[in-house]
Amino acid sequence: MAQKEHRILNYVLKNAVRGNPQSVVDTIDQYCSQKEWAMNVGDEKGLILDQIVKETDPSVLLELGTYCGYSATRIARLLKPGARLFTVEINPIHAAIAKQMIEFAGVQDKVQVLEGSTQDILPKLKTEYAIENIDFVFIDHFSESYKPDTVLLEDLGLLRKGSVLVADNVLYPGAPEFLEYVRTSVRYDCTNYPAHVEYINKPDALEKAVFTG
Ligand SMILES: C[S@@+](CC[C@H](N)C(=O)[O-])C[C@H]1O[C@@H](n2cnc3c(N)ncnc32)[C@H](O)[C@@H]1O
Ligand SMILES: [Mg+2]
Repeated sequence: MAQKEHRILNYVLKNAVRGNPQSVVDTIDQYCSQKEWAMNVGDEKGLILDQIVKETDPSVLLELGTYCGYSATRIARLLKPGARLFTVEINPIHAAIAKQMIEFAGVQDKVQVLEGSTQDILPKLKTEYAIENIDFVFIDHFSESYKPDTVLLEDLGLLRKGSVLVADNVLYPGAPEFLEYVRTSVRYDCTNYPAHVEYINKPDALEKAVFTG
């Protein structure tokens, strides 16, 4: 039997409008709120994410944790011409689903799925993908990796003054080491955005951390 991620993709292929990223986002939200819960950032936190992306007006974006491509599609629909989102996914099944989702949504020219672990992929961003530095990072993979991957981005020289990091799930399941790190560091200005876990009424939050150089 196909796994949940296949059922999400099939539901989108059947019910969403090809080439319309908003329709893809709405259809995933509909499926995951009514039929099967899934770990997309979701509609409520998604609106906050949208707002921060719009304020940042980024050209080069990085996402840690693609899953089915929900947030990648969500972010891509807001990007200006020429802007590029690189999204890293360790699970080959998730990466394959996300590629089909992104293609169906029609945002494949803006989004590149990089298959592998963040620890392996991040050191290749400058050399293999010609990325100088990153304007916006959405951190949404594995909460224990949030802090080490943030430090890795700094060490690799991928952040510049004003780079915006947004971390999901800082309350649930929680990312205490990451929060402690960015909130006590003089190198970040932090803002917390209270919300709820995707599709359920349980408190969660996004944390924005702006790198000050
Ligand atoms: C919460 S889901 C991402 C949800 C997605 N951002 C969205 O809102 O649509 C987390 C994903 O991160 C992936 N992941 C976990 N650890 C990772 C790592 N170290 N490197 C790359 N991907 C990872 C998991 O396989 C999973 O698909
Ligand atoms: Mg999340």
